Amino acid sequence: MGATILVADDDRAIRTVLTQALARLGHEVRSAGNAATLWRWVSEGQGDLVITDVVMPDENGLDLIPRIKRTRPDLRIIVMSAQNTLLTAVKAAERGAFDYLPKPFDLKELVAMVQKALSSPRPPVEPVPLPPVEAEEETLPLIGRSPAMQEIYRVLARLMGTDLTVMVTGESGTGKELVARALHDYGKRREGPFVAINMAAIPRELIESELFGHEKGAFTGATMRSTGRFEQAQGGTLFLDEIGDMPLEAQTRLLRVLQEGEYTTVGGRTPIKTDVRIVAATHRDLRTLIRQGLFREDLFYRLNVVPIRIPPLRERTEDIQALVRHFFHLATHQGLPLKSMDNAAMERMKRHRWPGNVRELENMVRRLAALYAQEVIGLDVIEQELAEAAPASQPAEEPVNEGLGAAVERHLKEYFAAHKDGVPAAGLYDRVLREVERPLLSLSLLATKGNQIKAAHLLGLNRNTLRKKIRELDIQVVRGLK
Ligand SMILES: Nc1ncnc2c1ncn2[C@@H]1O[C@H](COP(=O)(O)OP(=O)(O)OP(=O)(O)O)[C@@H](O)[C@H]1O
Repeated sequence: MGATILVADDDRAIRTVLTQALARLGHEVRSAGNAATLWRWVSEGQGDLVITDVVMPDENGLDLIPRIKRTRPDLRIIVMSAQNTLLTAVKAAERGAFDYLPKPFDLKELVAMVQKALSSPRPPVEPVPLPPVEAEEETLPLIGRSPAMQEIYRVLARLMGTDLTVMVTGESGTGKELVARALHDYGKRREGPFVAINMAAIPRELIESELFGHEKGAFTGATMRSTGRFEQAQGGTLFLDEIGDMPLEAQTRLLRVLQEGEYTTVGGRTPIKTDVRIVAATHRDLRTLIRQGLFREDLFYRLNVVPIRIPPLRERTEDIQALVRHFFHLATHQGLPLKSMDNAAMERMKRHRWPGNVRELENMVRRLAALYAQEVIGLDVIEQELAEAAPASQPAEEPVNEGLGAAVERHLKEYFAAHKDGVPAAGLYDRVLREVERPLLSLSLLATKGNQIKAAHLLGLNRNTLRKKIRELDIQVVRGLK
């Protein structure tokens, strides 16, 4: 049976399109060009569903939502908006809108949303109201209104009232940490701590104690009990950055925490209950790491409950202008004069590949603000800056046709160099061999489709030795894998 749908939008074309599409589905549609008419219908008790625009001549649609919810708590509201920032999406969600649709939208998507709004059961209690977001437009946490970013805002807004685990993927500098922060700052744990830990920045052998803490004497050098990040993040959010770099032993431990909701410190026995929301991020392809036996598949599924992919900047060049304006504006907080960019310069910016993504752009705009006298930056300056920045901003390329020995040597040199006085922690021989053994065994197993007899033959190893190593290195064997 058809429902009555109330539509408010000051754009006649949108009203017509919606009316036709929804009427085709057998619904009755009443449409208005302003908020007052919509409000009159709602207060008269009409309609089974509301679809409203945000900016209307007489009132902001978002301001209408709480009033509608007070008089007709059951009435579902879909908000459409061309004012597509994270705050619009968040405000719509926290005021109780059923869903949020950035304009321009796909009719099919709208129709699906309407069907869902009309058919999904009403929750017995309304979602916990969140404290209102006070932030003003100038302090938006995330800049950019490209369709890709709007989709991200929509997902973020839906996640605000939840504790779901989120996995953010994207190239370096795309804003993964910023997304994690937004999830925390606008979510229900905003009063709690936000604790970040970068797996790539911590020596592998210390990660477990960093995460879970350790007892006095748990290992050489543990002279005092220390709290881990899980404990520090209690009641808040734990951001696990570069999760792809987490050693397998720590992965196993993390998986157990996620499954059981409690952990023990390194060297400790008493289980400690956790109450943290996990947001993980990586710029690496975890599925490839899984295939190589370097990332646990079961952990991946635990973490990947809600995946959010941030596209590289070169795939959303529409955002560049707003980002440039934003970073020029930020520079004024440091006492620098406000600058702008002419059209030719902006077009050139949009053609750049931005391998370092938003971080690269941010650094460049800062330099422009600080180093150049002219108020309006022109093409010549941009050409010069891009030419100078290019070699440094390219990610270090691996030499082509490098032999295995040379590659290992290069990695080891970097490893030694990364330590104070060029001396890494003791136990290096075994650690390095394990690093080499793991991909060797994984790839052999992959090549033999998980057949251990064939893999042992391929490697020239005794079958039992192979089995033992698979266990020791915690390599996952998937039979029949391609
Ligand atoms: N949409 C955005 N709006 C405003 N600033 C942004 C946006 N995206 C990224 N930035 C800025 O770019 C810089 C890099 O962002 P961030 O550290 O979140 O990236 P990341 O993906 O976590 O990087 P990495 O993988 O290297 O850790 C930060 O200074 C951040 O404030």
